[in-house]
Amino acid sequence: MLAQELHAAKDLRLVRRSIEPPAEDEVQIAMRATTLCGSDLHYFTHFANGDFKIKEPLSPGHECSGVIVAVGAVVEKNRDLKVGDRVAVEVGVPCGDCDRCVEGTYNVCSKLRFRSSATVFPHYQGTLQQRFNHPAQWVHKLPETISFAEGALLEPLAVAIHAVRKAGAKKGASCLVVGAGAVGLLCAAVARRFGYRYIVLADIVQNRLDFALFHGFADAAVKLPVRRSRTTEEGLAFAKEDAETLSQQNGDKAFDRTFECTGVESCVRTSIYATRNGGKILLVGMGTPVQTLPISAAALREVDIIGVWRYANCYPRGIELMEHAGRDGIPDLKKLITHSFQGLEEAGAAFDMAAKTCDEEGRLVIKVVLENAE
Ligand SMILES: NC(=O)c1ccc[n+]([C@@H]2O[C@H](COP(=O)([O-])OP(=O)(O)OC[C@H]3O[C@@H](n4cnc5c(N)ncnc54)[C@H](O)[C@@H]3O)[C@@H](O)[C@H]2O)c1
Ligand SMILES: OC[C@H](O)C(O)[C@@H](O)CO
Repeated sequence: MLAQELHAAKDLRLVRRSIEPPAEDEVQIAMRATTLCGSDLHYFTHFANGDFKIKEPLSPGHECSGVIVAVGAVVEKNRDLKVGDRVAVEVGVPCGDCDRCVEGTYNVCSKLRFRSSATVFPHYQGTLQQRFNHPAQWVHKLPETISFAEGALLEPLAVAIHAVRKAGAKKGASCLVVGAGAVGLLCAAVARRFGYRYIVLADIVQNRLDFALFHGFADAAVKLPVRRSRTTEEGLAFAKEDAETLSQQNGDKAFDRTFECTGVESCVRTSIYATRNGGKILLVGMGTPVQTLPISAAALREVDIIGVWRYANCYPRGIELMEHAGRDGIPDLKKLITHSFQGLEEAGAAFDMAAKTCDEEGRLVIKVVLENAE
């Protein structure tokens, strides 16, 4: 079978691989759709994602759906999954034995293997393959009403659900979402579904904000200036100023919850100042690993800064949400898939598109999907 493999930065090769039949607790999946994520793009462009460097050829892709084409003996006996089922793939496979797995927070299992990520070695190959075997426990049946592309989008949606669950706000809360990329927009959509009253989005790119407002992802949008500070003091002053501008959109009040979805240091600073006393900040974005932050402006006002790492037990809720997208107060999530490429051989072109803010015709690029018929 065919697979896309990264051998160096921008050196993507279509290779042939052999595939074994699935083990007794596995299913074999024919990949139908993979949406590309910023981390895939980082690996494609730099052969690394922050501190994680690729050590051997790696197939990118971890936002994936497909069709079951073979099942292992135990799976066959249990009859939960069968050949022909359409499924979304939860691509992180935890150890199942450690304390974190037992308590259900398997997303922070230290032995978790995550497809397409160079965090573990040997790497766990990503989903830009015609077929792959995966533990049956970590696939989720898709209803007919959810397309393969939407099925792939369940992965970043799971991140957003996890973040909003951790935020634990009461109905009627206000929230700020910094960063109107796919993850920020999904956080806004989930926040809306979970009963937030007022959602403000911030970004430095106007057309992302226009898109968000047009499709009902937010109640208000603020274009932040691109800040270049020469000193920490100046950077903190900018952050206070930006926080004030943002609070003006919330009746001059700081926000109950802030979802930081850029990872950019200046945005984390702004998030601290923009969150009310006793509020919470969810750090979803992954940016510079070491940052200079006004920590006492958080601690002395009991603003909790909460880490968010992937998701645990979020796919079932994601499927429910996806089924209602476009109605019941949930924005139409499939609008996030702005560009589609057909066939594994188009992966390079798909990555080139994912690297752009707008395509040649000036249309916004948010999520790029690579679909594969066989
Ligand atoms: N914690 C997790 O488990 C997890 C999972 C998935 C993604 N992520 C991270 O979430 C972040 C968002 O992912 P995405 O796919 O939406 O990325 P993206 O690149 O599509 O979106 C980022 C957005 O932030 C905006 N932005 C950049 N600099 C800004 C600034 N200074 N001020 C305001 N806005 C700014 C960009 O214009 C863009 O719209 C990334 O850092 C990604 O690595 C984290
Ligand atoms: O949703 C999962 C994330 O996209 C990945 O963990 C990635 O961003 C980090 O390698």
